[in-house]
Amino acid sequence: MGIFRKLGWFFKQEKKSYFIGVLFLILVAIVQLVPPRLIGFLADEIGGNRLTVIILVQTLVAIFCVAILQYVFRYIWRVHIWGSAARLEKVLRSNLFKHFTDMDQKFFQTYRTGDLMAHATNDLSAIQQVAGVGILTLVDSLVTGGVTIIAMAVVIDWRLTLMALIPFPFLAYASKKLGDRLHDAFRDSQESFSKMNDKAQESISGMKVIKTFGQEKQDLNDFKTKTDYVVKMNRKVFFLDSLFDPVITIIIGISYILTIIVGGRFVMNQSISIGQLISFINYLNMLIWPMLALGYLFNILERGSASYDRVNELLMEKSTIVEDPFAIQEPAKGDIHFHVTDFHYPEDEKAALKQIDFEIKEGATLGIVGKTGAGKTSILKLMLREHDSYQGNIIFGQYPVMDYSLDALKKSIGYVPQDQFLFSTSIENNIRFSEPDLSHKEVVKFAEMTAIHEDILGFPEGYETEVGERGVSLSGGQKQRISIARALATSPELLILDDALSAVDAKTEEAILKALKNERANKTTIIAAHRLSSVMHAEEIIVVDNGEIIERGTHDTLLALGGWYHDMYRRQQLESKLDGGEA
Ligand SMILES: Nc1ncnc2c1ncn2[C@@H]1O[C@H](COP(=O)(O)OP(=O)(O)OP(=O)(O)O)[C@@H](O)[C@H]1O
Repeated sequence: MGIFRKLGWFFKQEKKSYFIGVLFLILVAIVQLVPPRLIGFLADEIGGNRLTVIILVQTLVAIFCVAILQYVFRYIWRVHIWGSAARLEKVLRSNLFKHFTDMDQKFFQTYRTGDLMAHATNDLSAIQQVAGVGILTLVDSLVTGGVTIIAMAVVIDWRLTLMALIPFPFLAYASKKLGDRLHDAFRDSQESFSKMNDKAQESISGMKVIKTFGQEKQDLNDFKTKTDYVVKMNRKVFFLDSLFDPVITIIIGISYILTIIVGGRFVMNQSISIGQLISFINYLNMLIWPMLALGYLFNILERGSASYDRVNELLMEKSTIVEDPFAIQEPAKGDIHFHVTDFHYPEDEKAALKQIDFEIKEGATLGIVGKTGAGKTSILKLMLREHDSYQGNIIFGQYPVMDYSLDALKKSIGYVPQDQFLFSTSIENNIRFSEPDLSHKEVVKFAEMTAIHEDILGFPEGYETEVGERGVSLSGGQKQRISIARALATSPELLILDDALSAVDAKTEEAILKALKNERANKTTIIAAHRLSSVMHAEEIIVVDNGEIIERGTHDTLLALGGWYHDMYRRQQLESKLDGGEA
């Protein structure tokens, strides 16, 4: 029953709908008591030889009218209760999705995609069941059950009623015991489902790699192990589930036996009429559903409660990136001062960055180079406020990045990550992703800047060509150029390219860099790259190694220094010559 308390906020919000729904459920419970009594009455009239055509017709008309009333009342409660339950699922789904969009990188590293999807589907529908079927079974078991029992006691005989109800306390006990076990079993089954979902998601995304390495069999076996476990866990749930019905049937069966023995005696000593016994047996029959509903109720509540706890656990996760309530709403603009003395990834003892200092004048370009794993992306992540837990400060324009609202900061920055992601929509929509009002002409302008325009015209439907499964398969270089066009479309004060030109050839790279320089004359750019030709035009280049800056300067001063940059530049030039390139 705790789940009703947990969902109290929602019932309060929907009190009108639930009031009407429950009221009509109660009316159905009362109205449906009439036909059994009328049937009992007819039986007595027949037994007493008093039945006339008029009495028969009147009784049948009354039964028909009651049936119509039940139909109307049922329609009303269904619209109100089912409607509210659907609204609960919508509210929870929106909250959960909003929460996902608010969460930081750590959250998405901790929880895997399949797991989050299982929460957003299975768990939410288990909670929705509480607000729909849960309320129905609660009212049915308490009200229909209660009203029927009262009718049995008042209209027929209270001693017979007491006798018939003797086995019922055992039902409550058995339901509680089974319910507890079901709660645990259901939680385990949901967890195993999450893991299987995760596996399916990962395998489908990584199918190319699986096939390339010939790991289909191993992957299939791994998937089979996970699905077997899901089946095992579900069998446990179904086993416990299936115990509910037999328990109820046995208890009702014992009730029937007691009724026939004791009721038969009452008829013989004329305490009740045969018609009353028939009505009583009908009422007892009507108690089966409320008792079954009681069983389902525990079941639904336990599942709902386990799912609510799982969803709540997610919702309780706090993002480590907290927005200042008085945050600056104006987009950031101006020089950048980056001074970070120490930065560790959460739960990582080793410092990812140490003593990183640089300044970028508004409109200038900074190049960041270094070995893989040196810390280039980490610097960019701090700039983007993906992590706040560093020592030092990063000032963009007049204020530290932490003082801006996240919206304002993100509006000022266009970011092209290493692993680009394009949505399954047209190329045009991908480019205008964060600027939906962009005209086609402007979209073309950004495509031209990133040297992808000609490629797009070559696709079957030009800019309207769908990307992904339902459309064209793009090459790595094409994806990179569309992603840069998407970032440029916001005309950001700061453009960050994280190894975003790695898959384009040297000539195209040069064309893009030239276009960027011309079009973004007064805007700032940070380019992190492995290929030094991407950064050689930058006003300043820093070489990062092991989280520290080991060299800095312009292309020429770094070459003159004769260190890592010099060696790498020579090597890359040689490689390029061997490949037949120019730079
Ligand atoms: N989310 C994370 N949690 C813990 N450690 C991380 C995380 N991301 C990166 N690291 C570690 O921080 C160090 C710097 O990584 P970073 O991605 O900044 O390097 P990089 O220079 O951008 O490398 P690459 O050129 O390969 O992209 C590496 O040792 C990496 O393992």
